[in-house]
Amino acid sequence: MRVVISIGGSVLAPDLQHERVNEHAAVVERLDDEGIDVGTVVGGGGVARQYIRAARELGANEIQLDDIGIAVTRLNARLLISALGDVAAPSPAEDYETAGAAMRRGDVTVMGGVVAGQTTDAVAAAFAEYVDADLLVFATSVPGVFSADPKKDDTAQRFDQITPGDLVDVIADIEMAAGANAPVDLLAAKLIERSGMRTIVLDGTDPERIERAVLDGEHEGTDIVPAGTEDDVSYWAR
Ligand SMILES: Nc1ncnc2c1ncn2[C@@H]1O[C@H](COP(=O)(O)OP(=O)(O)OP(=O)(O)O)[C@@H](O)[C@H]1O
Ligand SMILES: O=c1ccn([C@@H]2O[C@H](COP(=O)(O)O)[C@@H](O)[C@H]2O)c(=O)[nH]1
Repeated sequence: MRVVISIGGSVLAPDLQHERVNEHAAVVERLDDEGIDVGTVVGGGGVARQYIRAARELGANEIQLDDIGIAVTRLNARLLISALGDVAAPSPAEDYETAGAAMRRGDVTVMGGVVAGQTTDAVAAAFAEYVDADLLVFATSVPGVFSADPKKDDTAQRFDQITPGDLVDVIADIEMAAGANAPVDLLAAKLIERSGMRTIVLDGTDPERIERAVLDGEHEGTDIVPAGTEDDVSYWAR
């Protein structure tokens, strides 16, 4: 089984506590011990947003801000690599070919951002498509995809399941500026739509939830399922 896990910077290291990074690394190592090929993609979180905010005030444009964001995602990726030690490739892969080759060698791969104009959600979706992953997990700071931003709207409802097309409608109005907050970005949603890969968005603040979702298929987040497959037994058996 091949799994790609997108770990938001805000769930990996919200305040740069090494204990939390270690807990995420322990989950990745246990999945690796189970014989699962694991690829991880690490986001920038609050630290990236702080840098982006400061550089925006200093006059940097959006592409320059994205590049700053990418730099922070790669720093966070190095935190996870530090905790993973020998099971991980020694530096964050900067393209899918390098990451895929490391996965084929049996290393846990750790990526950050790759190119301006997107987020690490798109990196995770593209890498998952590149390696024909069986499962893509977005471990984020909210318990799934909601009808509106749950941090701003008390009436927002969580979707148990959503099609990629409906997901695009939900997130279409979220700004695309550097450092924007979205459970999954637009490009990632479109990549999930075209690949039809099995995808879960869940609250990753407790990393054991990621482990349960991968090993037992149990989670309380949102399944992103191709239209028409909601009740298709063969889809859910993959
Ligand atoms: N419809 C929605 N459903 C769920 N979350 C939403 C929605 N609209 C906006 N959000 C916001 O999306 C964000 C998703 O979490 P988060 O900011 O942790 O991003 P991430 O992709 O996990 O990566 P990182 O932490 O690295 O930025 C939350 O801040 C949440 O408030
Ligand atoms: O491929 C990428 C990845 C990231 N960025 C920029 O970095 C920030 C932080 O990444 P998150 O995944 O949101 O944590 C993102 O908002 C982009 O500005 C990028 O440009 N390209």
